Amino acid sequence: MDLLSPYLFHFTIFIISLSLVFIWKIKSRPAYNLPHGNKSWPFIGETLEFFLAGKRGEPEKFIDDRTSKYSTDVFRMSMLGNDVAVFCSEDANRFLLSTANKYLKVWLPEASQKAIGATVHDVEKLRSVLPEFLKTDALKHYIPIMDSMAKQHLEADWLPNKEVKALPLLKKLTLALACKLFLNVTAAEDISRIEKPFAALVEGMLSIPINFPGTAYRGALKATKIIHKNILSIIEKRRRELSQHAESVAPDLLTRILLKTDEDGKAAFSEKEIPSMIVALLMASHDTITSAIVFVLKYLAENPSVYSEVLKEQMEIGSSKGPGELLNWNDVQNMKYSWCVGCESLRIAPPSQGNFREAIADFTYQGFTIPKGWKAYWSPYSTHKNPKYFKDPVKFEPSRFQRNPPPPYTYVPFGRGPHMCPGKEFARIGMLVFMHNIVTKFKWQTIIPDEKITFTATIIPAEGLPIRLQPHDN
Ligand code: HEM
Repeated sequence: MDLLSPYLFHFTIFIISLSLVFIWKIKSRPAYNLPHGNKSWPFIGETLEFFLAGKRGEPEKFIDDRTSKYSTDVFRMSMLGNDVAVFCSEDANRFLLSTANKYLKVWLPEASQKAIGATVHDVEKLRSVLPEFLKTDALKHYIPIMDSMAKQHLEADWLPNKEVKALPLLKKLTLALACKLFLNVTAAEDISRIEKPFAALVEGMLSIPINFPGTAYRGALKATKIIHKNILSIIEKRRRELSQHAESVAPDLLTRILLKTDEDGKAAFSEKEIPSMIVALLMASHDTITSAIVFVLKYLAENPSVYSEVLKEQMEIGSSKGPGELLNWNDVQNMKYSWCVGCESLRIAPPSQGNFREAIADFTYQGFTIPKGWKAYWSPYSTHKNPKYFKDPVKFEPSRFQRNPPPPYTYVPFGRGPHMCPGKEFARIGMLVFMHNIVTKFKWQTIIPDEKITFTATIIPAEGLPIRLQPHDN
């Protein structure tokens, strides 16, 4: 450590100087006044400031302060030298999300694409195979599997009358589920070979992109290589099984990807593309569901009357089952109040902080011109806690979802329009099946009152939500 200290010191100075130069460069630019737009852009600072506001748990405050200061719902920010137009309102969401194909395409920072080892094209390819895997008939088939895995995990890891940390336990469960349902991988040692590097990837993919020994970004690059290697060995094994006894191989997502052909009958995806598509899928699905469930647990602990309503609904469903009978599609469809709880939790703590687009042509929105090449950013935080759309917005009130649905484009935890999350229904059943199992087995209290909330790739309780579980038969 002593040997490293001078290097760390110089490295820190280097990073601080680099950031100051960026901020100075961007702040000293003149406001844009492009020929076909008639308004100059309010500049609200580095995107980094927005992410830091997220780290402090107040991204919506960052947006609200600027919306009221400038009386506009679109701003200019910069992200390490890229111009970013930030869209913040029902109208702005409608414009950005529904016109995505005409003026905008999905964009991810180059450094994040490198860290994940997957490009936006890999996500497009993934999208082309997902509908088959996520259609209602397929989802019906996943429910009993999710149910039995939730039961096993609760039995093994969620110890009664002890303090447990919900976040890491949920991560373990959702990764095991993803490995089972996407890859048909169930062996604990195979899953653990992905688990550790995957955590390093999530930590490093949104860090300052400096490929230097010891940085989180370097850690992510290394982790991706390890994950790709492990996925390649799973692919090799699957190819062998397909060549020996194709008829008995599970038709999971990986098998479908391997067997998909183009119009000429050739394999649709190359050996290099497939691990990238799988990593993109894990990135899109794993941490988001984990975050969604951990906040449901937090809000149920903090709102005993809501917990009682959920318990009543879930006990009714449970008592209609025979011994050992697993949940099915009808059961999940009957979890109506529980889904209002899920929706309210996704409103207050949406797992995705938003997403980027890139302008593929010049366009004008409310007098502001967004030139080709600029990036655009939308975030659920710009509407989810706005009292204009949600009365008493900080109050956890699931019954608001039993009344009129929120106005379109104000409630967007899964986005909307052509790039809306294709995993929405998968996420819904995953959340409800877990809710059923934990609520019918335990009640619980949070250990840290007002635990700080922070942001990594998703929103999480900073200490991992320690809780104490009490079985109902106590
Ligand atoms: C609670 C869990 C989840 C949340 C909150 C969530 C949220 C989102 C959001 C906000 C987007 C971006 C939409 C946009 O930019 O317009 C997205 C995209 C995506 N999600 Fe999810 N997601 C979840 C779970 C899943 C699951 C389980 C899967 C797969 C099984 C999945 C696969 C994807 C994919 C492939 C995309 C990219 C779509 C595209 O660019 O066309 N997500 N998700």
